[in-house]
Amino acid sequence: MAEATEIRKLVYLVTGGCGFLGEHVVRMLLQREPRLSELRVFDLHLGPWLEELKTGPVRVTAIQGDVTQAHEVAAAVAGAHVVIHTAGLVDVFGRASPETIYEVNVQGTKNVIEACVQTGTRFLVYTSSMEVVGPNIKGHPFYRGNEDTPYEAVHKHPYPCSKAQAEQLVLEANGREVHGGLPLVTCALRPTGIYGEGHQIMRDFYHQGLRLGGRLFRAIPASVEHGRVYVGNVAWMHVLVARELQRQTALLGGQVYFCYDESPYKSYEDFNMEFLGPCGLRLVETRLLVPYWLLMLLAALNALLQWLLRPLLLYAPLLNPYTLAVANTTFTVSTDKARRHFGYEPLFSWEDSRSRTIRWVRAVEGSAP
Ligand SMILES: NC(=O)c1ccc[n+]([C@@H]2O[C@H](COP(=O)([O-])OP(=O)(O)OC[C@H]3O[C@@H](n4cnc5c(N)ncnc54)[C@H](O)[C@@H]3O)[C@@H](O)[C@H]2O)c1
Ligand SMILES: C[C@@H](CO)CCC[C@@H](C)[C@H]1CC[C@H]2[C@@H]3[C@H](O)C=C4C[C@@H](O)CC[C@]4(C)[C@H]3CC[C@]12C
Repeated sequence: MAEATEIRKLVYLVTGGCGFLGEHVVRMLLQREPRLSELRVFDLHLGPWLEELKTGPVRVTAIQGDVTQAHEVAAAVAGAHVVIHTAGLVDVFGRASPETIYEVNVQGTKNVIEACVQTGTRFLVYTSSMEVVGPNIKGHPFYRGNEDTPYEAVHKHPYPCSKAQAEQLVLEANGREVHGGLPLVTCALRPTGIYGEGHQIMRDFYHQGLRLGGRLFRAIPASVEHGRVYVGNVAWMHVLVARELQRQTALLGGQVYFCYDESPYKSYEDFNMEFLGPCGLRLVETRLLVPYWLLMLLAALNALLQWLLRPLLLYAPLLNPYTLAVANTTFTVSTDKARRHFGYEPLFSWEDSRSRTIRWVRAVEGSAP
């Protein structure tokens, strides 16, 4: 017991700690970071599940706050050794305005960096996204690419643009002097499409399938492959990189790492069927019935309707020109940089990731959409 309290001396802050990924990072830190003494969970909306975490050996501090408010961020960061910044506005459906997306993703990240500098926090891990690379607006495939693969990263949509700007700010901040005179050490993790327990889009597809009598309709050719990664492995990568950032500052500082695991390369829809199939849904082949030009027309119509209805209501369907372009462009990652730099191996095999996700979808069954 005395030994355990002796080594527990680190304070971590997880921004966005009540989100889909954030919750997994919080739980993983409590399970796998033995040096943790306090875990601060900062989010705009705090989850009730945080209460049950407060009985363990680590002090869990829930902080309701907004990353766009510099003073709230500085107060939360003060005294923390490590910040894991996962908070972000993930919106490719037109729910939020571009201004709000920039405010949260770019200004929010600036606030986190400045808070580290002012308060003397030295280690910052940023949750970036594969979208800072692509798919680009030209629809170029990125096939089994790694962190050094040349790719024309051109974006127009506010979400990838904001993530790319925020990532750049984080990487440029590496080496900045923080309060106390030591250098800030930063890095960015770029998950591909994350799946697993708590994944809202998977839940939406599941409910849509139930409404359609247990069917989903294939819209994207099966040959278009998407990189996907299990949320538990993404969380584990965050925990590991945060630990190793403190040990190997020169090697890890200023670096980017794709998040990867053993999840198979498949089309977005076929991949989802790995979980939705065992839960009773089937994917109906419609390629001959719905040509791509018709999907583009429907996506454009959705965008028009969204714009027309905006004064009255929020119309934000899954299909729009941007999501169609992303879904229809191959983007897969093949790399071992995280293994080489900080010894990452996936904690969950594909079989584990799959069965955990299926169990979660089954539990979602019957719950309100
Ligand atoms: N879901 C994916 O497939 C995916 C893939 C790559 C990268 N990412 C990145 O991972 C991070 C987490 O994504 P997620 O899928 O868990 O999304 P999420 O929406 O479930 O979680 C984001 C969390 O950030 C919080 N948040 C939003 N605005 C905030 C603000 N102004 N102040 C404080 N907290 C705020 C939200 O309340 C939420 O709890 C994001 O930065 C996202 O860009 C997600
Ligand atoms: C055409 C539809 C018929 O079924 C399918 C539409 C699917 C899209 C809604 C999703 C296809 C690819 C997804 C994105 C991808 O997985 C990576 C992402 C990066 C991350 O940072 C945020 C989420 C997302 C943009 C993700 C969003 C949903 C898709 C566009």
